[in-house]
Amino acid sequence: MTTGKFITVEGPEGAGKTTVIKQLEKALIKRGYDVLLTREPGGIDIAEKIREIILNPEHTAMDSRTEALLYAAARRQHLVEKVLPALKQGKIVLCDRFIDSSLAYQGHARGLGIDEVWSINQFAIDDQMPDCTLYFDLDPEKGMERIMKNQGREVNRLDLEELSFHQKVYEGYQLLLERFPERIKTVDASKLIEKVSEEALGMITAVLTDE
Ligand SMILES: Nc1ncnc2c1ncn2[C@@H]1O[C@H](COP(=O)(O)OP(=O)(O)OP(=O)(O)O)[C@@H](O)[C@H]1O
Ligand SMILES: Cc1cn([C@H]2C[C@H](O)[C@@H](COP(=O)(O)O)O2)c(=O)[nH]c1=O
Repeated sequence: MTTGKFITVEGPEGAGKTTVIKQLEKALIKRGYDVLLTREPGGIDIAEKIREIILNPEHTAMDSRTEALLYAAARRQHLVEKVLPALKQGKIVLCDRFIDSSLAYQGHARGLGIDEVWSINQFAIDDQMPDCTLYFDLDPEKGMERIMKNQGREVNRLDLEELSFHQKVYEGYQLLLERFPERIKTVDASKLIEKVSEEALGMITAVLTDE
């Protein structure tokens, strides 16, 4: 039985998820909410180790199914060790990426199939879907430009994929918007950071006050 709220943030590379989610955390804490900010893959020791394996640019031999299974394994451990306990304590869990990333990246862009990747992830998440997902919508080319300008950011194995891969990821998210219209809300991520933050906060507030 979970009592908190599970909110995930999704979107292509460079859409501003990590920047904005930190601002959302601050704004919600200021309003008196108990918030846990975390990310996938990672968030806890075991999952951060899996992250290093998946995203290491030298691991070019990684098979797509192996990749999908590793994301699912990291997800399972993060969920049971960090997310579920926080939800039980009534916290708002803000998670930078979750199952929709697997569906868009591995399911659609890698071509494994959204239904197939959904099914391996059911074993990992056991029906624990987010209460709400904010999808940061941005042209993948613009997202990649933002990333390239950010000199301090580590470049991971997936960043190094061709633009066509990132376009497929974008296409995958559009399919998810059609599949989960109730859960996934679109945020226009092309606006100024402050505006994106404001729009996202408004959407979360609506979820938190709609009991
Ligand atoms: N709305 C915005 N307008 C312009 N630049 C932005 C905006 N949002 C974020 N950025 C910049 O774009 C870069 C990528 O942002 P960020 O790391 O938050 O994206 P992300 O969606 O988390 O990316 P990834 O999924 O690849 O980690 C950063 O340099 C950030 O400052
Ligand atoms: C959870 C998840 C992530 N990915 C990809 C998306 C990004 O390329 C990286 C994570 O890096 P970020 O800087 O933390 O966004 O992993 C994926 O392909 N599948 C997933 O399930």
